[in-house]
Amino acid sequence: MIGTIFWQTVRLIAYFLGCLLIYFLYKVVYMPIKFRYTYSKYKNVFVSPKFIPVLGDIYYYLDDMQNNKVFYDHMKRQQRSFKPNEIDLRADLIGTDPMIGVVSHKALKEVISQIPGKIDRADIDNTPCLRRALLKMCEGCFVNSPSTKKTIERRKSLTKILGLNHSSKNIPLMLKNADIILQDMKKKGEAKMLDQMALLTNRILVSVLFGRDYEEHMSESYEYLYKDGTTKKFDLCSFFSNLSVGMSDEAGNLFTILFPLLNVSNIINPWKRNHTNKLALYSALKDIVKKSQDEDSFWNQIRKLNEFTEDEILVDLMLLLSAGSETTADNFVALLYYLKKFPETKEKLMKELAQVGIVPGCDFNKVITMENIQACDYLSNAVKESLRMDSPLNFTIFYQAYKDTEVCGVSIPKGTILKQEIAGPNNDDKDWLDPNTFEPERHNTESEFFKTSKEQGKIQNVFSRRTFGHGPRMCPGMSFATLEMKVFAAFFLTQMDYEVSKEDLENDHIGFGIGSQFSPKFKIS
Ligand code: HEM
Repeated sequence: MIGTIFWQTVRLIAYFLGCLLIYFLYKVVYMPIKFRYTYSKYKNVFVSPKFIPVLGDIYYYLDDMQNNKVFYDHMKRQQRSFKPNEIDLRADLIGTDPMIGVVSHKALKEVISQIPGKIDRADIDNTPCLRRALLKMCEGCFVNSPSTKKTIERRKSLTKILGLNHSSKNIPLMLKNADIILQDMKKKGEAKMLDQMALLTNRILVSVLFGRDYEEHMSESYEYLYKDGTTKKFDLCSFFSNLSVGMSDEAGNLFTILFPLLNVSNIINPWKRNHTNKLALYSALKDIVKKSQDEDSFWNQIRKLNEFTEDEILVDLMLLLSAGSETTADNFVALLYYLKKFPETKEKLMKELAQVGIVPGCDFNKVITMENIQACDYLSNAVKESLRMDSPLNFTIFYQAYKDTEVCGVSIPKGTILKQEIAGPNNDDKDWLDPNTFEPERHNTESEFFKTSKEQGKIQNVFSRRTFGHGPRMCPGMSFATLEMKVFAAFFLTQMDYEVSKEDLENDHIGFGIGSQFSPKFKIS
């Protein structure tokens, strides 16, 4: 009897291990090889030369990091190696997940013309491998679903409030928070700039989304659950930052890549722990909006429409918080960095700011106004240039083919995941003259640099700039983010001095986009 049970158990374990092996070979070897083979038949599709099982093209990211280059540097290099009009798409393996990158302008045009008919935002709820990181932070929000009537309405209501007119009302709030962060950095004399700026953008967004009086209604601290089961208390914004990092780490976890269902089910750690922290954050925010008296908060403006449930509003605002904090913060750090690396551009910018009274030691609340900001063209072009050179995202949020289709003659079967490429095209030397040089004047059609670029056949068009994506699902936070960057630039450049390390300044392959391994420390005075 005991012998029979023993052998049955052994047989069951062997059967289970066999199934696991078959799944592993199918997912890690067969599918990726089939994907590469299918697309390498097309001349206009780039397939990376090396295939490393499990890692796929993550190999190139790791290789860049090992060589002290920002992890997405290879995307810029590869793009520059494409011959003109040669490559339309790229077949990438992110771990074991196959996806098609939209590279050429022609391909992007074709893809956009198919949204939402044949191609649309990926349905993340039904695509477990995509339910990762910040997309998981706001499960159920409109970004995770294709363009149904409801999705479009939810997006529209937010886009309206995020427009420039509404955003400009927030300049005093931006300045107030920037000053709090600056005073703190000055006291310490040194700052991990990415963290500080993420805290800043986060505080601003929590205020405008959930109520400018949020600090009055939040607890002193919230308990964050750590790996070893211990807890630590954080204020609301630091709690959010920790959770974002936790969720991003989770996205790179090998088991998330190989067994997406583990990630979806949240029954074991790290997913269970992050999920618990996420619920704590949601509950804190719900509590704040109940008590807030701020009638102008996004929460209240959307609630007044009476079209969405409180849960829908909450996850959509969580989406804005996740999408709008680190992106803007990272690119603002890139701007500060480039202005140090290319000091003549900083000088020009300071001169322009001085013309509207924005000078060191000025009464910034009086002079950093919408009118003055709008008068500064060079400032606007400097922001455009840092967004071009070091875009916070190296590709967009995922799209999916909902029907069998074709892009530039390449067959795209139903179910294929697509992404618009950003870092490559933004730095392509076929469109941009000297793409490694920080040159705000390239965005000024009247400038000598623009004329020289044109003479040399470097003609940028709308699709050369990919930072905010293109098409009906492009970033709705563009005006808000660029305004924030201009206000921060006017404020920090005139209210502080900063030094960047020589080593960072001399590294031509550094970058600060989301997930960058570089975390520069600035000396602040
Ligand atoms: C420099 C800052 C930012 C950059 C570079 C950026 C970039 C992007 C990109 C590339 C996408 C994907 C577009 C696509 O898939 O086609 C996106 C989507 C999105 N962004 Fe931003 N973003 C920034 C700031 C913001 C801010 C401040 C907010 C809001 C407060 C925001 C809200 C969103 C939302 C809601 C989506 C999803 C749109 C949809 O699916 O319909 N972003 N962003």
